[in-house]
Amino acid sequence: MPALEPHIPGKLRFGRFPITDVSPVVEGGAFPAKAVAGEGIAVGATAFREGHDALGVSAVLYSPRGKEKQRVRLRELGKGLDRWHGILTPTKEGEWTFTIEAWHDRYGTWHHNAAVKIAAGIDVELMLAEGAALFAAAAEDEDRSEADRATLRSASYTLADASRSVEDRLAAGEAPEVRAAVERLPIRELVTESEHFPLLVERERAGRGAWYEFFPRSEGAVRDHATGAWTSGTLRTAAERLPGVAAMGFDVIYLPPIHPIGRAFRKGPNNSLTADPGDPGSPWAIGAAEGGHDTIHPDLGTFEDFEAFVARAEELGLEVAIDLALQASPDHPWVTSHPEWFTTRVDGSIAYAENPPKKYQDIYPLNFDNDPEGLSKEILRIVNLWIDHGVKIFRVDNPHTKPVWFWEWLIGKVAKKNPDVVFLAEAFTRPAMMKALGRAGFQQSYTYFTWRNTRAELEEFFTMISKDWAPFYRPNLFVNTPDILTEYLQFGGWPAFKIRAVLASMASPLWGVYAGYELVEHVARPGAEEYIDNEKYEYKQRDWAGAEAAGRSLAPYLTRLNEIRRAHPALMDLQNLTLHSSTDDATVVFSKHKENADGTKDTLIIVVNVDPHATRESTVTLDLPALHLDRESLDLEGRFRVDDLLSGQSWMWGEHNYVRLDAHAEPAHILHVRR
Ligand SMILES: O=P(O)(O)O[C@H]1O[C@H](CO)[C@@H](O[C@H]2O[C@H](CO)[C@@H](O)[C@H](O)[C@H]2O)[C@H](O)[C@H]1O
Repeated sequence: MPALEPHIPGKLRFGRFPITDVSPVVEGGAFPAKAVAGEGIAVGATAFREGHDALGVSAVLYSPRGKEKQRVRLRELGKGLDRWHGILTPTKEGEWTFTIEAWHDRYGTWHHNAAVKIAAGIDVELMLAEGAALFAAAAEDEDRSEADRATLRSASYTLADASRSVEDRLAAGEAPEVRAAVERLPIRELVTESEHFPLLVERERAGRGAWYEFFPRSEGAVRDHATGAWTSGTLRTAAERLPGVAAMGFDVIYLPPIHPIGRAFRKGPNNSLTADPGDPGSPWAIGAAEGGHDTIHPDLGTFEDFEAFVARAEELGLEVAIDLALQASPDHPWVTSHPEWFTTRVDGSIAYAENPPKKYQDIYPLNFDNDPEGLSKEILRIVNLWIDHGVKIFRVDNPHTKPVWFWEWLIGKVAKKNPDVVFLAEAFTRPAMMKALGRAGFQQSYTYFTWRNTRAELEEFFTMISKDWAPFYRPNLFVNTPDILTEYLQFGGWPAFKIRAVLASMASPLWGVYAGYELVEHVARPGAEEYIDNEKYEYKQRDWAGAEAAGRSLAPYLTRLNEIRRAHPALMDLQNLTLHSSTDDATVVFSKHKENADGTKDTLIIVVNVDPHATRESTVTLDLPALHLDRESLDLEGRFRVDDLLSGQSWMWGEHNYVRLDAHAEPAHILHVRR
């Protein structure tokens, strides 16, 4: 890299050229922007200069050891906007940084002036001589390849050769090989460098993966038909379901809490406040005489069984995520050993937890203000204990009901020893809190996706997750959870389940499903947005294989979506989503594009009819530059071939395309651009 030229010293904030509004920069660099290895990160800056000379702008990526690893020339978003944009791709985990450089683009300035003046017959010899001198000096630069130096030297000779025509001489300075050489290593002066901005590169599963949630106690649970009594499934029987989950292409198996469940105020079926003796209770009501967060429910098994479960999952390519629900049933050992960790009212009682309008009568919330140190230490102990038993992913229940400083502390502390541990924030709350949790270090977050159903809502949501919030917030698009069965799913039938799965799995590198989705379970408890006979309060037996054999399962569809994700790197990045337009207000169109390290391109166009009740027709208009089409892929009319990865059909597409999607047949196209 050429030495940076000094500018006027002193306490001035502006360098030789102003560089402002750099992104991704989180809170002025107080928190790092997020990435995973191999992910394309959108970089932007506003940079400009006085006068009319040309400005070049680059982004430079530095490895955790401070070595320059990538230098990308940024492109101006629109003439005169002074806003520059490009993509940086860090290659491995660690604490990277990047800078923006703005510099006088000497070739750009010369070329612009030479073209205009020579055409007008002004300063002709002078401009050619200046070009010759510029290329002669650039050819001396030992950072260039021998071939580029020879190209520039030859251009210099031709520009200086008065025996040739003026047109030939100017053409030598504009030749494609000359442009390519100065593109590879621009002729720069007055380089201004921004400060270094932090970019935290985390492991793959921090930002990419398909999640599957199930209740281990249900898998292998048996009901005695004579007495109606249930025998719980165990971690051993639950492990038998893992091959089926892995076969659908999921990467993470998430278990709701597996700890002993309190008996006091235990909830019964359908969230009722009374439980019969055989009712297992909500797994989130953690803690009983058998133990608390550091104990496994005796019905499920032992730590040995847990480790066997983790090992089996690993064999199948699945990673186990467990729940970190920081609350206690009234029977939790903490309630007697550490009453100061709870808020006691004047009458000595402790108020149950709430997440308005929801009431959790079977648990006490923790109070982090009475003994912050003691409580934090205990929670760190618990997290470390599970890490020691092979857990590297925690789904954190209701993090927004605990102070944000605590999460910043806990996640930072865990990362020091175990930088590969991932925390998913289950926070459905006000945006300020959700953003703060992302900044505090949560690698992933649940989102409002389940409630974004119309085209307008989805377009706004996709822009938010892939652009506005992307530097600090990784969205995990769950299509359902034990708590969330939206009206859209309740009343949209099979098409609705397909539509939501396509949207989630294609728009975000992280998506998730709660068991039963593949069986299109859609009946809600009257007046609630939750499943009837919810698995949170009872055992559930499902006949996965029977449903599939009878064609009553969406498992093959989910499997196909996960297969497509794995085969297409473009789907594994978050920030590369572009919205396109359509004439129908229920047809959503977006594309994802990625240029791989080997220069190959992967581009998908996803078209979804989000009206689960109808057939929709529209004309889709594509933003062609976002597809990065190569000349060789276009026919004489500028059209290109797309292959539908769902139906197997293939069509020639162009800027405007007719689309008809019958929600009951197939509500989506997932089109791969053939190169
Ligand atoms: O409050 P959220 O909607 O974010 O839901 C999460 O936290 C809840 C409390 O942990 C949890 O609720 C379930 O467990 C409670 C405690 O046992 C019980 O009172 C609730 O009825 C039950 O839904 C919810 O599942 C979790 O996702």
